[in-house]
This record gives sequence, C-alpha cells and structure tokens, in this order.
Amino acid sequence: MPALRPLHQRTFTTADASVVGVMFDQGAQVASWVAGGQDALWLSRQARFEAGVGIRGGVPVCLPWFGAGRSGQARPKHGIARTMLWTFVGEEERDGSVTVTYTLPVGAFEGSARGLSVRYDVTFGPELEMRLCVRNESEQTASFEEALHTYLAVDNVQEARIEGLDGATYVDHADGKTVKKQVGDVVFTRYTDRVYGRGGTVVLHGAAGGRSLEITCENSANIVVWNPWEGGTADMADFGDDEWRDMLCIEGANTLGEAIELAPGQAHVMVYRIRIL
Ligand SMILES: O=P(O)(O)OC[C@H]1O[C@H](O)[C@H](O)[C@@H](O)[C@@H]1O
Repeated sequence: MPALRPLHQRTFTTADASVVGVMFDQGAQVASWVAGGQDALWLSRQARFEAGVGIRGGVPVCLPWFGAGRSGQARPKHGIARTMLWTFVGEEERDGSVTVTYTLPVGAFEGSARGLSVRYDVTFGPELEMRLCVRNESEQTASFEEALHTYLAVDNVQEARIEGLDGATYVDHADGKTVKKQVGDVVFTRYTDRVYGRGGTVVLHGAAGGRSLEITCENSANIVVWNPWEGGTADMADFGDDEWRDMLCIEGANTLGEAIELAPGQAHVMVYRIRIL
C-alpha cells in the first residue's frame, strides 16, 4: 500500500491577527474561518486528511458536477475538483483582509468541461468571501455544475433556523424528490436534503456561539440545505455519530437544470459571502 501523503495546509492571518483562515491545497478547500473569536465553519472531528479523499467539513468545491451529476451516473460524487491538487497562486493583504488565490488549468476536467479553467479567490476578513470564476477557454460550448458546499457550525441544529426562503420552491431529496414550497423559516426536525430553486440572501440563526450569519449566494440558481440527522452518518467513517447536531450545510449551487453553459471565451462567477450580524 502506498504511504499516505500528508495534505498541505496553509494558515492566513490578518495583520491585526483578528481573523485566521485555513485552506488545503487539495480541493482548494477552506477548512476554517475564525472571525470575532469563533469559527463559523464546521469540520468533523473524524475528518480524514489524506490525498484523494474528500475532507468532511469547511467548504468543499463541487465541480464540474454536483452529486451524481445530470446523468445521475457521475463518480466520484460532487466532482473531481474537491480531491484535486489546485495551484496556489498567492495571497494579498488589503484593508484588513487576506485574499488567497488558487487555480486549475484547462484540461483539469474531461468531457463537456474539458475547455474550462478555474480561478478561486477566497477573502478572509471580518466577512468571508469565496469567488469561483470558471472560464471557457476552448472553441466549443462548455458546460458544468458547481457548488460551494459550505458546512456551518451551529450550537444545536434542532434550534437553528434559516430565514429568507419563505415561498421558495424546492426539490426534497429526503422525500423522493417531491417538489414542495417552503412555508416560513427552514427548521430542522429530521433528515434534510433540499435543492431550492433560487439563490440570494438568507440568514442563519443559531450559528455557533449564538450568532446570526447573513449568507449571500450570488449567481447561484440554487441553495442546497443539508443535515444528515441521527443515524444518517452511519456509513460515513469521517462523520462522528453525534456530530449531526453541530452542523448544517447551506450551499450556493448551479445544478441539474441550472447547469451552466458557457460560449467560447465566456466566464461565470459564483460568489458565496458570510457576514456576521
Ligand atoms: O458525503 P458527501 O459526498 O460529501 O455529500 C454530502 C451531501 O452533500 C449535499 O448536501 C447533498 O445534497 C447530499 O445529498 C449529500 O449527502
């Protein structure tokens, strides 16, 4: 068996040391963002840090497909970008924030995504901003799905709620993909796996440390909300049995019917922003 390579982790600190961010070169995955003395992101105690294995928590970048893709057959789940080694371009400090840039070159993906290049800018500051820019550098139309699969830390998922999706339509993946309409805030009482048909701004109440977080998903046709609930992580070795209480995912995405098509030379920028209220 080949020896496991340790993953390369980088820590970014603002000049006044009030904000600290952590990223892994594998997957260009944000693992932590501490601002105001509290990490807003959740990372499993049992997360594995091994080459080629997805890291459970933080912000996996799902690309060029989400879940099992439009065909329903794509593997690995959530695309290959989250376990690829991205190129670290550099970091720049400005106005009390640090912006970190990673890229993937043309040819990183195959099939209809072959002509795409990716630039990912993450700004760690009093706000967290993740900006995923996908460009078609080929002479043909290219297509892809994407998600910023953000794991958020909560004090107790049973007391958390998401405001701002009232009236939105969603596909309930926890109920045979039935199409439903959200009434009021999103609350958590069971296994939850929903793909909402809109992006925009929501507010998470009950985030870790009793905080409320304003979350903006720009250029995202979908917001995905997920919590596996009790027993739902039994087949996930990288997810502690009791950890479902401490997390929920609010993901900015363009998936299935909302997959992005890019003409030659065109780019698409999806932005995910968290502001502490
Ligand atoms: O276990 P993973 O491949 O990381 O996926 C974790 C979860 O991601 C998303 O939120 C999907 O909507 C869920 O269906 C999936 O279970």
